[in-house]
Amino acid sequence: MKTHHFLTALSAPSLFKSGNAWRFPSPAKLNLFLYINNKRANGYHELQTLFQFLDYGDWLEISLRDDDEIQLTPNIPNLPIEQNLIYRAAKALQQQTGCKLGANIHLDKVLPMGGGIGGGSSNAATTLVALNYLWRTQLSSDELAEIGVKLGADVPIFIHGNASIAEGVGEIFHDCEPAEKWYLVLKPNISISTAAVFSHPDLPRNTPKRTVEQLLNDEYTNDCEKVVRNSYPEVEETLSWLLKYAPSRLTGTGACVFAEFDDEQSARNVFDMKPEGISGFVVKGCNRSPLHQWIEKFPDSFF
Ligand SMILES: C[C@@](CO)(OP(=O)(O)O)[C@H](O)COP(=O)(O)OP(=O)(O)OC[C@H]1O[C@@H](n2ccc(N)nc2=O)[C@H](O)[C@@H]1O
Ligand SMILES: Nc1ncnc2c1ncn2[C@@H]1O[C@H](COP(=O)(O)OP(=O)(O)O)[C@@H](O)[C@H]1O
Repeated sequence: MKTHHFLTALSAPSLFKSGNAWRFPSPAKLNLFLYINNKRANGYHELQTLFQFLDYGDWLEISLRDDDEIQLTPNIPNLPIEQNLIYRAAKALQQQTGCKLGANIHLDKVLPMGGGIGGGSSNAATTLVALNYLWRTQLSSDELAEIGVKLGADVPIFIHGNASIAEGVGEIFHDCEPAEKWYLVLKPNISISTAAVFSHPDLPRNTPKRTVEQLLNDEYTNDCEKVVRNSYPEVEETLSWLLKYAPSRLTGTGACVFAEFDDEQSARNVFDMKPEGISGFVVKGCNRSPLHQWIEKFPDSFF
């Protein structure tokens, strides 16, 4: 059984290993809300954002090597291996720990890139967590997150593994338990650069900071949404269409948008009507990352 919905696979533990290769999920995330509180002197923006994981994503299949080579297959078009976050994460872990082992890594990719659902960051986090286990390098999850944050702002949340409100530039986490809704996620046919959105002159940058309790009880919105809707007609069209059926928002800096539902069937009914040429998937939110649910079933401890 091969599925990119991980929690179904969790009931078949034989999937932990296939031949010599260990298998690890690399889930997506949504930003259920995202507020920009401030712009720091170094150009980075201070955020308050609610991360929840999705029961959907890529698989990494990893086998060990006796030499220190990192092999990655298949090639992602237009992305040299040295720039792939999986390769960079593996190299950074070797460098940090002095480990002399290597790995052959196969990436089974389904998550759209540049979509605001964190695929690249999640791949990096899964690589760090999995190799730290397979190489027995024994770093703590905080030490892994320290390596991860240098690769991308969202890597630490995927190592942390609990739905959280992140603050600062994403380094402070407050665990929380938002409703685990069903989502229809749609990807308009464009890729959006995070840097381009953060440098847009019309972006609101001074939303007042709120307490965790206030944030969870107020309406959820995304401060990037207006600028992205105005700049990318594809996002505007897709979001306007979704809003006819359910409460819907942008995730991260886009391009993906999501609508929320109380049950799977309602999400599937709207999925079945989606405009042609727009890809998407129906998925459940998870407050515990599927990666962590997966490794908790392994016989020995990961961190
Ligand atoms: C804002 C989020 C929310 O999840 O957007 P998405 O990427 O998921 O859409 C992420 O934290 C993004 O993470 P990531 O995509 O890794 O961003 P980075 O590579 O660290 O930063 C890309 C660029 O965006 C800007 N940037 C990013 C994060 C931040 N808090 N303030 C910023 O100003 C900076 O100009 C930076 O050079
Ligand atoms: N393993 C990887 N998977 C996806 N993207 C990667 C990977 N390694 C590097 N990247 C680069 O990171 C960029 C952002 O990827 P991703 O995390 O999927 O999007 P986002 O941050 O918008 O959610 C991609 O456009 C790609 O250039």
